[in-house]
Amino acid sequence: MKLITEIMEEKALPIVDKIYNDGFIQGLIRADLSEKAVEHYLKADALYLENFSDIYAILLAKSNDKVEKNFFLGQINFVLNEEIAAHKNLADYIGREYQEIIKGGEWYPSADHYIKHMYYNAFAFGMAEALSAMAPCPWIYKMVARKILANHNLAEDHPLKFWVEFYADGLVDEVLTEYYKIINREAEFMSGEGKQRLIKNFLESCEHERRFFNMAYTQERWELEV
Ligand SMILES: Cc1ncc(CO)c(N)n1
Repeated sequence: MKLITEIMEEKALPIVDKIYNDGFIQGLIRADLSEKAVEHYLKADALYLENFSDIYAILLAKSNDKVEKNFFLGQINFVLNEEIAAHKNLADYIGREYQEIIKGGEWYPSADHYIKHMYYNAFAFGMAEALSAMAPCPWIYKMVARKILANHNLAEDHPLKFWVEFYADGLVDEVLTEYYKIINREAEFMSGEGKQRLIKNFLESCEHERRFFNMAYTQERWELEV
């Protein structure tokens, strides 16, 4: 009997290739990604990661297991304080100060939809539903980064090699192992409908990941001003 998380990853595989072949990642590989695309991505992603750490804090409070709480605590630190290294690589690539770039960001439409998808599941359901919506965050970046390294021999001086290697790093496998332990454990007590929701949450977030990259590539914004 396949684990729910194995079904999730199998069904989501086609979108990894689509993201890899879309403009943002191809531009990153060619190192000709525009300054506007990088600026838009960083403005949106700085807010995305801030909210991702807030959702981890919600799950930390929901958990009654100290090992789980410490996992979420470690992830909050990673997202808030360590992932900034990947952002700074992108900031260096466009030759600007990171803190200056991310000023004045907002939840652009596709990022807004993605963030609310995760919050909705954290507030309206439980930990497994929330983690199923959050798992594509590390998983998609791992899969795309490893595909780039498998298909390209990036030169030592490639300006975005650090970004690719950061997300391809083996540490992400340990993070996903923790996610999947919780998701598969909770799924055992769920109805067919409950299990379907977990899979759908994961697949929807994989599509949100694709939309997020395309949002930055096209500098997507809300049409109407406040
Ligand atoms: C939108 C998004 N997804 C995944 C990651 C990887 O952490 C990120 N930084 N941003």
